[in-house]
Amino acid sequence: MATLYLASASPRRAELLTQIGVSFVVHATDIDESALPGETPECYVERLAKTKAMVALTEIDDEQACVLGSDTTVVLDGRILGKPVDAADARAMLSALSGREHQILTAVAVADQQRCTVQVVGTRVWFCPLSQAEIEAYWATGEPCDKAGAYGIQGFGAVLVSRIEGSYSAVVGLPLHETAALLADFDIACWGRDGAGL
Ligand SMILES: Cc1cn([C@H]2C[C@H](O)[C@@H](COP(=O)(O)OP(=O)(O)OP(=O)(O)O)O2)c(=O)[nH]c1=O
Repeated sequence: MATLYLASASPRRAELLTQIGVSFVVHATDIDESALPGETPECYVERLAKTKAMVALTEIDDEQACVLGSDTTVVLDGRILGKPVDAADARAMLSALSGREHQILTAVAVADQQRCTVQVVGTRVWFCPLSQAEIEAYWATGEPCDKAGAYGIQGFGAVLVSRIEGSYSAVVGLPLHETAALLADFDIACWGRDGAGL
């Protein structure tokens, strides 16, 4: 079986892959995550996931390598909310998300020397109304700074989320159902399965 490389510095993605029993080696990439002019959020996350996988593939000295790249972004009124650049940016994002529904888009790309397959998963998330004091208190936890949309549903941020529709694991960083199917197509097994699919 080929070695799977995870093209990600995100501890969440490593934890999620480990959760489903997939063995992998981390090979993080450093790419420019700016959106292109006029690029839709779907095209943006798909491009970033593919780029992370393809850049890692060119860096890894292993002909048999299989690489997984992923990207998660928050979309509000068609606008991409990435990771906050500072406290003011995080406060603005959390105020914009307060009391409203937004979408999480997570793309997963799996590639080897022959092909690259990518899937985008959308999840709807509803926030409860947040007061300025709650936003300040949440910022002070330190949790928002490295997360798209300035929150983490898997942490203290769970308190802010009143409802979700779709894939919880996709919000955290990797849609596990879809990821397992993509990996199976590349003969990468999870929890001891032989790669024959679900
Ligand atoms: C909305 C949300 C995002 N996030 C995280 C997932 C991603 O790690 C991050 C979005 O940034 P990404 O650019 O997708 O990922 P990353 O920079 O952490 O790692 P890499 O590019 O190396 O793969 O936000 C949460 O952990 N919980 C959440 O609820």
